[in-house]
Amino acid sequence: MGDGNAVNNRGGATNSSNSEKPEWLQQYNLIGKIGEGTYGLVFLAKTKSPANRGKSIAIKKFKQSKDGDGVSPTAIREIMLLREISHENVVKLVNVHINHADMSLYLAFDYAEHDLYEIIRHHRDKVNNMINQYTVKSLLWQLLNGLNYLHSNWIVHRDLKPSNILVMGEGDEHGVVKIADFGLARIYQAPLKPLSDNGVVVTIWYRAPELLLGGKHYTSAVDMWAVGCIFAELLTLKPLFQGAEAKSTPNPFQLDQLDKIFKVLGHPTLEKWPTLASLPHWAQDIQHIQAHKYDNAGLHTAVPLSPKSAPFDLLSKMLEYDPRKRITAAQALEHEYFRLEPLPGRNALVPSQPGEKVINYPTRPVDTNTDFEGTTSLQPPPPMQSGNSGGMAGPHGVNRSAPRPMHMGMQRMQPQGMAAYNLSSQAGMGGMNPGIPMPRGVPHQQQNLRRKEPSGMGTGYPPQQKSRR
Ligand SMILES: Nc1ncnc2c1ncn2[C@@H]1O[C@H](COP(=O)(O)OP(=O)(O)OP(=O)(O)O)[C@@H](O)[C@H]1O
Repeated sequence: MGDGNAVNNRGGATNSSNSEKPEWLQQYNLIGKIGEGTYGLVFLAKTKSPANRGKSIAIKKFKQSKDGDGVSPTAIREIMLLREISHENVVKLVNVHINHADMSLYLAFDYAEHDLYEIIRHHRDKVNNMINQYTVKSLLWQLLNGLNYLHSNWIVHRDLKPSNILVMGEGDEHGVVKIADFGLARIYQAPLKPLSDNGVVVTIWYRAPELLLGGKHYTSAVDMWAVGCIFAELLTLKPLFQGAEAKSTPNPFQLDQLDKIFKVLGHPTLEKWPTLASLPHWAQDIQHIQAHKYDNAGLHTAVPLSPKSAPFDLLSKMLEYDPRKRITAAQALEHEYFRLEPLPGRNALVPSQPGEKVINYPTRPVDTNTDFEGTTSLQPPPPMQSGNSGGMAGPHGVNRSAPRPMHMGMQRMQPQGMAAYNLSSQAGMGGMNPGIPMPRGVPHQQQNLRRKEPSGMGTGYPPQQKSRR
């Protein structure tokens, strides 16, 4: 664990001088906090080692469980297995660190500048236009490609949602999708049981009906349901099934979420889904679930697709009620949709047509005043070491014109800096090969690049408070 697989046994991480930092942390420059999820905080750091100097890393710090029982040996075993996972469309776990002083766990991942939550939000709230067909198809293809790899390795994600689907920023991997947070749900018994209430809302919008009806088995089909919801959201920029979450008990029956699903897809029937009868809430909640009559509005009312089109066919197969009949990731990759123009490509973020405008997605806001303990200080961030900043004056390019509604220290990385950071990190990914679609079923190293990189990226938008991701 950590560099050289040594388990570090020193004190807690701080944002102060090097001598007080645990040894593993000294290999990074901590830049600031970039997010907060159910299980802890996510930080942006840069590596200091000469081989990878300035490479961006996302460090996820896991909270202690409420009983303070630290990281169990089972969790450690699971995490070590995740280090073996390697695929272009799955975010790389580069290091695992345990602070034995407080038994806190830190996972270091390759950093991705964007995620689908932000990309969708940008189209919906900022540029006010749809995501182009090529981008939707490329994002979906890569998501399925990564998921197919995870499922082939018996890893069910369990918590797929737009914020867990990352997209690389500028560099050799620009526009490449990376699935994040895989395998962690099992370790932490999520998504049904967050460790503690930190105000982050656990979304139920992507949860499969068999789980909502009380099913206990997480099969790969639950991920495919989530992919269907995400596919629809990419097409409409709105969550497909936006149920209000019940919070009365630790794991309450989410009736409203089911109601939202049934309103679009109609009532599930035993004829179409024979094992429905064995699901606890179907049997117990006859009054709410079985007695309510739903008119089958139809999926076509919720998405702008012709019911006879290939994307509609694929989407309906992902949103099949019976998990045993739901399309698998491997089958979805073979679907006709991906054989029709525009063909999916490796860089999902390039324009779909020659001459079409490049969309400059905002870079992640960075809260430079929060240290690894999650403590907010008002100290200015430490200066970046020379060579890391790509010519920027500050540590990560302060967007001075942007208001900061979220945290005093929230700042955005400037794109010209990111280009420099990415240079050293993406060796061996091959050169650009515009115009060649991604072949199906070949290892990622052999996949060709499809289009040219856009010529530049602009500045971002001010960060906004997010309660639901
Ligand atoms: N490798 C990474 N590179 C860049 N950003 C990341 C990385 N991993 C996670 N993030 C971002 O950090 C933020 C918090 O992520 P995290 O996974 O902790 O929570 P979440 O996905 O928002 O919610 P939950 O923990 O409930 O699944 C999100 O914006 C996410 O996109």
